[in-house]
Amino acid sequence: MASNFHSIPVIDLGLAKSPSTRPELLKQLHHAITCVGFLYLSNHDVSQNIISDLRGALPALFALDEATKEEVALHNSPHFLGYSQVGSETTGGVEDKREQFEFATELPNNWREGLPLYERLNGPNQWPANNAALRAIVTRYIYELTQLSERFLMLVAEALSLPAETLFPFLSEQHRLKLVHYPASDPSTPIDQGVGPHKDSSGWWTFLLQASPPEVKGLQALNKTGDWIDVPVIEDTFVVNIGQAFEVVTHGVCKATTHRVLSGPHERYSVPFFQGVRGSLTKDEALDTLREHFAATKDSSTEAAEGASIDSAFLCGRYDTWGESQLRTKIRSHRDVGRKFYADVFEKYIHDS
Ligand SMILES: O=C(O)CCC(=O)C(=O)O
Ligand SMILES: [Fe+2]
Repeated sequence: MASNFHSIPVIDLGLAKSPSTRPELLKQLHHAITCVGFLYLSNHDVSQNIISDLRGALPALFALDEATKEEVALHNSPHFLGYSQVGSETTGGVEDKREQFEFATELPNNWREGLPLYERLNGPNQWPANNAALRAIVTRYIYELTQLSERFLMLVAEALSLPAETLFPFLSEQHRLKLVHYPASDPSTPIDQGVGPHKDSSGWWTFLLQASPPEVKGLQALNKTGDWIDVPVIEDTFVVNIGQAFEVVTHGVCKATTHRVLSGPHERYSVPFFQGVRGSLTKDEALDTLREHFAATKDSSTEAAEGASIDSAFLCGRYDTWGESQLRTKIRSHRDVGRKFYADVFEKYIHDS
């Protein structure tokens, strides 16, 4: 049975390099992914230059005037890529107090009538005009994080006593990246919902850069007894956590831990990278592929009630494919885009819970 947690472990990727330290790394990683579902990655080898370029670009990007942001608005994009303003997204039915630019691995829009609707999530980015530097930084960052996430996945497989490549066939070619700004909360409502309690539904694993100084708090993870555990900034690390599809494939041995962001007196920047899951993955395939491997270790522990009530369509098996579950989540979070581009399924996805 998985034990509880009261802090988030730090995993030093540098330990992977030597045969004498690798077993210790795998032991720590096993604990982190089976008992916590959240970890920090240090010594990750992503270049400091690209990280500081990205951090440096955020304040000016979010300071652009509303008209310029509107030119790349997410509501123009059937792929849910672009800018969304504070209040346009809801989690658990409550407005999130954050604005964000969403990007992804650059792909053409190949969707046409007859193909599964979720294929339409793939498509080109909307890049702010006259900002070639941002495009270069984001493109390079997505590339570097794709590499890191694949390297990490091999270690996860090893920690779970699986062949190194086992977890790759579940990946999609599209990974998503959000640049997020949480404005400082209003003194009259000192603590706001930055983003409400959720389990990540955009990817296989999430790699988060907390891009504000350490005194800026906000991110919290829910432990098994229902306490919110702070996930403070640790410089030069990424916060890594498990997505819903990974929980299904591991039969709950690795859980998608519920988390949230509280807005406080300081503005906050963060950059989550969501390693993409193949849209055609069905719940049956997800469960069958590693069923025997995980049968022996299957976890029967219960999570805190607040986490168990989180909406998670793929976990519940409400829709057959990962792609459809993801499209449903996107439409529910960004209803303006749903109404505009997915009118035929809009009502079904909004009212199915
Ligand atoms: O901003 C953060 O620290 C976390 C954001 C998050 O959990 C998400 O966008 O899924
Ligand atoms: Fe999240």
